[in-house]
Amino acid sequence: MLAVVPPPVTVRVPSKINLHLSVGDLRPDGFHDLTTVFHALSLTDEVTVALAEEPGVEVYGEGEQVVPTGASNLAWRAVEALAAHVGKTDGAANVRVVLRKGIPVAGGMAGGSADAAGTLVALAALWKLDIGRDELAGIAAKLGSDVPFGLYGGTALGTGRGEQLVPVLSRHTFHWVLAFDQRGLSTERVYKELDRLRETGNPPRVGSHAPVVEALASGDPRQLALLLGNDLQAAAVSLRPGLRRTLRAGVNAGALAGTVSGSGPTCAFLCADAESALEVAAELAGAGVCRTVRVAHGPVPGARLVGGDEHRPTPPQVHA
Ligand SMILES: C[C@](O)(CO)[C@H](O)COP(=O)(O)OP(=O)(O)OC[C@H]1O[C@@H](n2ccc(N)nc2=O)[C@H](O)[C@@H]1O
Ligand SMILES: Nc1ncnc2c1ncn2[C@@H]1O[C@H](COP(=O)(O)OP(=O)(O)OP(=O)(O)O)[C@@H](O)[C@H]1O
Repeated sequence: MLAVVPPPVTVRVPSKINLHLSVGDLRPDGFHDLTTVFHALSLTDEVTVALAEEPGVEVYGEGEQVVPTGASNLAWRAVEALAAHVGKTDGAANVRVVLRKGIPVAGGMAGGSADAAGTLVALAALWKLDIGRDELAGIAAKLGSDVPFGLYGGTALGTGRGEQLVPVLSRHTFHWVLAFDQRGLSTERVYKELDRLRETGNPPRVGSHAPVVEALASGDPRQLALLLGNDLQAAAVSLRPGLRRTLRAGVNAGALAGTVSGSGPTCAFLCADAESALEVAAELAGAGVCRTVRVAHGPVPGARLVGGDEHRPTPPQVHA
């Protein structure tokens, strides 16, 4: 009898920005305690997994030249982690992962984490596992602090090292412009720079996250714009001083406010509405302060299966 080969499975998974990121002290395990408000954006990666004779990872799109395709790829680490979790004795041996990346690499938007989260969901479907998102989140947290959020998406309060999540009510669709920088920044390096700045001075610290949660519930982008804050911004700007100019240019182009996304160097600009976002994107693209500009909206759901025949609209994109 012929064995039936299951069809490939594709999952779309969002990027994130941190609307609020409060970084606590360095912990003995090398991580920092965080209080953060994650917000999932419509800028996505797609992960396809299939059974194949030649296992491995293929990468297309953003950063295809620099993203590793071997065992260090976070998507591959997710394959191995899920195989170990469910006791698959043949492990990851016959899985091929194809990544179509829209999220900038080392951009502070959790691109690698998104691929890991997407791989967990796709592989659970390919292997027909009876495993819920909460169980996947346990595996995700071991792969990286940002990985669990990629499973849930939406808007969420993150604590611990960012892996403990509680959903936050968000009534409105917010419109964003994203400015990608020429090169990425290492997350570890940015946290170390913050430690250094705190040893030698007093970089700004964001206050409580409560007003951000209230602004999200109100749905007023102008209220939210006043409250965006990120403790890592000073460190990212210290390592990449040109980001000051990018942040200024976005606001001069008409954004309500701008912030460095996570560990940077991507800058995220909140706009009044979809139309304003397109105008800001066009003007920012002409300002010569970044490599590429994208528009996106949020919140959007976490890692989701993409139907084979689903129409896939291309989001409006503006290239610098
Ligand atoms: C900057 C953020 O994107 C904000 O959401 C995240 O904190 C980074 O999450 P991530 O990229 O998943 O980071 P991980 O892969 O878990 O850790 C990479 C490195 O970042 C630093 N790190 C990360 C998370 C955290 N809470 N404290 C840290 O100090 C550590 O040096 C760690 O070795
Ligand atoms: N699937 C992947 N996609 C992108 N980078 C990957 C992947 N797997 C491993 N990497 C490595 O991880 C590094 C960080 O990539 P990533 O795009 O996740 O950074 P990031 O978005 O800044 O992360 P975060 O916002 O979670 O801090 C890259 O420089 C790359 O070498």
